[in-house]
Amino acid sequence: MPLIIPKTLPAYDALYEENVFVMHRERAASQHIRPLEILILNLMPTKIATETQIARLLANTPLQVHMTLLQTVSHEATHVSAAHLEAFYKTFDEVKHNRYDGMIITGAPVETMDFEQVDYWPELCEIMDFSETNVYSTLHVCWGAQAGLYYHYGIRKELLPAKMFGVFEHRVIRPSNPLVRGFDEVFYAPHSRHTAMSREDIDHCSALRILAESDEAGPFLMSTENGRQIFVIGHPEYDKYTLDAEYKRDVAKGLPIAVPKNYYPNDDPSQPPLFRWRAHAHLLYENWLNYYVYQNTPYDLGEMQRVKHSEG
Ligand SMILES: CC(=O)SCCNC(=O)CCNC(=O)[C@H](O)C(C)(C)COP(=O)(O)OP(=O)(O)OC[C@H]1O[C@@H](n2cnc3c(N)ncnc32)[C@H](O)[C@@H]1OP(=O)(O)O
Ligand SMILES: N[C@@H](CCO)C(=O)O
Repeated sequence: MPLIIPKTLPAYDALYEENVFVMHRERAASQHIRPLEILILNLMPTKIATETQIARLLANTPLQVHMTLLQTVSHEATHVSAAHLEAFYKTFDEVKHNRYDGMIITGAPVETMDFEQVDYWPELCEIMDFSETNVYSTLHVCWGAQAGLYYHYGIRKELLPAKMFGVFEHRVIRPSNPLVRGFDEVFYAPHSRHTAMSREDIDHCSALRILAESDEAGPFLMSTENGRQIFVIGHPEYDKYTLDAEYKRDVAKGLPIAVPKNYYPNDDPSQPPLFRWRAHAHLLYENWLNYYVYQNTPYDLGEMQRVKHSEG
């Protein structure tokens, strides 16, 4: 009879750590080490800034990571040069027969449109279907998370009365989950979106677990039990001045925008912002790479199996 240790006991952590150590040692001894293949679908208009933000988070780990940048061909980007895309990005046709240990689907400033109105929606649906067969674990960010929750589970998007904009307190709901290992009980993360996902739909979705949430900003981090679909409703990857740039852009465009909350000291945009979410952004991406991707992905990516959503 295997020893069943309830995941709430500290002994579980010790046993988990010991097993992970043994696994690493055996893998290292057999040199079963290869770079993790991570595909990044970059939907942000500020593509170069987003590439840098994500690369910085993926690089801060002893694991070797090989990043592949993916663009959509059904939308012509206007905020980055065609030469940059040609030089550094793949198209889905170029990668759709490959397999990846992880994929990241970024946010996009299209949240006020219906998903079906977004010109790359059909292509994105193909890529999200690809995540079930050719990717071990997919991390969806902000609008990418809203799109994934809608596509995979039919969870509805709702327009907010005002942009959820600023840096909000979050608390860990499932401390034993490896994705939040090392998190403080209360931590900060930035949000920048005009929409939220139906809490009623989320609570009725048996495949999803809420791992962290905010009283003000709602569910922040959700995952299926096996960690193959992960949803981050927020922008932990943002740099110190990303919200500042969005705020000044929207003011310049005459959009109805309030000062981002809890970001500038005394909410004074003339002061340098407080960068209070960086540590947990690094932890989130490192935990994802270490405990969800590296620990579980098959050494031979050809063994990737399709996971039915009912298995969550
Ligand atoms: C409740 C409210 O007040 S909603 C107020 C308006 N807010 C929104 O619509 C959500 C946030 N979006 C925005 O405000 C604007 O898109 C901004 C300010 C972010 C950027 O505006 P602009 O610089 O003029 O760019 P534009 O709006 O044309 O497109 C920005 C990006 O959105 C995306 N986008 C816009 N329209 C589409 C579309 N039909 N399909 C797919 N992507 C689109 C693209 O990524 C585009 O950048 P890219 O072409 O370089 O890829
Ligand atoms: N909210 C961001 C886009 C990604 O969420 C913006 O206002 O540009």
